[in-house]
Amino acid sequence: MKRLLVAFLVLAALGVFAPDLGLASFYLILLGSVCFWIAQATSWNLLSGYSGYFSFGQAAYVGVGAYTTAVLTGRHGVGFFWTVPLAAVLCGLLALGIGAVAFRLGSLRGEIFALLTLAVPFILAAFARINRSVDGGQGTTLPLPDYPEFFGTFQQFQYLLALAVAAVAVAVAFLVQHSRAGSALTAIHDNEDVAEVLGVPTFRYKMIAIVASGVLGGVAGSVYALQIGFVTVESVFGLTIPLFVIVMGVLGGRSHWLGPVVGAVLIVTLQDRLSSYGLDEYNAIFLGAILAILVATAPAGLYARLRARPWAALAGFVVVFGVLYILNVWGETLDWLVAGMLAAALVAIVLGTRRSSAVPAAARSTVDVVEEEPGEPPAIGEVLVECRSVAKYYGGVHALEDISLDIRAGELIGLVGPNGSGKTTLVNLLSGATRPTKGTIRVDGHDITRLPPHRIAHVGLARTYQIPKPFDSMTVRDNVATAIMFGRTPMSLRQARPLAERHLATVALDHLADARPGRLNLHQRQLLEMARAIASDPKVLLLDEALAGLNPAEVDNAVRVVRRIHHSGITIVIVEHLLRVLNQLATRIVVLDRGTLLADGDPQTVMSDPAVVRAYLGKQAHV
Ligand SMILES: Nc1ncnc2c1ncn2[C@@H]1O[C@H](COP(=O)(O)OP(=O)(O)OP(=O)(O)O)[C@@H](O)[C@H]1O
Repeated sequence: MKRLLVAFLVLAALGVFAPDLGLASFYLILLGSVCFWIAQATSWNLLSGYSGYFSFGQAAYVGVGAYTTAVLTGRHGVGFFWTVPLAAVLCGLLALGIGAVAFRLGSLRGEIFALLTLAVPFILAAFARINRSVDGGQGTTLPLPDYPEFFGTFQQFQYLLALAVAAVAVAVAFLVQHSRAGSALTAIHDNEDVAEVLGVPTFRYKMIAIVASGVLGGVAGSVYALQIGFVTVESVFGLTIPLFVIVMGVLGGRSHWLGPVVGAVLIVTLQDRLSSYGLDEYNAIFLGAILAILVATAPAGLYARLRARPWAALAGFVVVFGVLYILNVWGETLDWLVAGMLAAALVAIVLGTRRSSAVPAAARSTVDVVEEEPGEPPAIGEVLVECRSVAKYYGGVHALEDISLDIRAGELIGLVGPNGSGKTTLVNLLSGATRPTKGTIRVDGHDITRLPPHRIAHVGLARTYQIPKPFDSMTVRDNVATAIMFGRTPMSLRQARPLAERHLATVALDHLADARPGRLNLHQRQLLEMARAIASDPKVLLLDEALAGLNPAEVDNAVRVVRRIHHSGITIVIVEHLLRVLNQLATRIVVLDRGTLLADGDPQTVMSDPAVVRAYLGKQAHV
């Protein structure tokens, strides 16, 4: 943050002392344009980069912001500075509306969300064209605003204003990335359903991101109106704006607050140079080619590559800029700067590619043996989970029918049944992934039947998935830390990280804390699922086929881990087909068959029940 402040002060000084430094007003206009695009790309990235909700609607905020300022100053004589907060409020409300529609309906994700956001600027543009009280499509000229004299010339004033907006946008992106909101949005980006089940209130964080994005986009749009002087529907609601911010965000890198800044600086300056050589019509070809190359070679974006190889990139810049400067046979200073930046980008990409391919894969076949620990299972206590007449229908399919079941504190229940008998459906109902068609579910006295998954997590219920679903862009440690942060005792990432180590040690994954989940084998990924689930401090843990696909040594290891977790006092329900596992672990067995409860009792009695043998054990079980 300090470095950000220093950079801002240096750039502001450049604007204030531009005449003394002999900086031509052309440079101030260019820098103002760079600042506008930094603000827009950063605003877009707050939602789309961090959370993965790809928006094509950035022009809506630019348009509403620009038109608010243009119409009020140009037609109603309102002072410019009054229009900026109004633009912020209007765009904040617009974002609130889009978010409320898109995020309340969980299905509006991916391309459906993108299409919705694409439609919004079209509607607003049509409204501006039709409505004479806006400008009826004629365009609106802005008067020169009154501004304090110490800002100097109008170009200096414009630049300093654009710089201030860009600095605020970048500061907001920095603060979001380094707060709980940043972790929440990254988790949503990687897997929203898992984030919700781990206690992340996903709706709230998406709303925060979209409103922040709207407000910043609108304020920058308002300042943009002043920069262009004449606002038309085409100039502010056009497709160029979303396309440019997307290219800038993707090119620079969407997961870091500086990514869009890198993308905006490179693209705006490159575009300016192409225009200066009369190559405007080749703009799209150059930008498209650069984007295609970068997406193929550096999908995480340019900033990540520059960060990995800062000195080599700097050397590339200095060599190219220096040679062009000394030879002085082509172009001018700005050309040499842009050539230097392209060289730095190229060096970072080429060297970064080599380095990433040299990273050794994690040992994929080893089992990190978990020691058997002496300990006692917890005493069986009060009823923790009560299911009453629970049913779940998918159209005509009765996945579950009239299930009434109590789970007591301290139990380790084996949930078994043939394929399609409703085991996963029951786990989904308990964790809130789906809602029952009929019946009620209570956990620790709370009715959770209609609660969203993150509230169920806070009541004390955690789950794992049959196919592990780690947050791929986070380290193993941060996967677990995220669950702690949004668990029953909220805390910051800094506080959660040391605690995550303890849970990783429980599942013998602590030595892989810094690795990315992509480097783990299946067994390790399943252990990570368990570590992440217990990190949310559950009273009840649901393990959905947590041992599926493991070899015998890995199964034995996983059994020891499950026992450890149980002995720590957590009640467990484990969906499992392996009878030898259930024999070792379960205190009670519940059998489902075609969505109904077939048997429920101690393992010996249930497994010798003729109905169970007929329906399940004789056909399905493995030993
Ligand atoms: N989202 C869904 N839409 C429609 N039908 C579903 C859905 N989810 C589950 N079902 C149906 O509900 C029934 C129970 O499925 P469920 O996955 O709960 O069984 P299961 O016992 O977990 O099976 P398996 O052991 O194969 O995982 C099946 O007939 C399945 O096809």
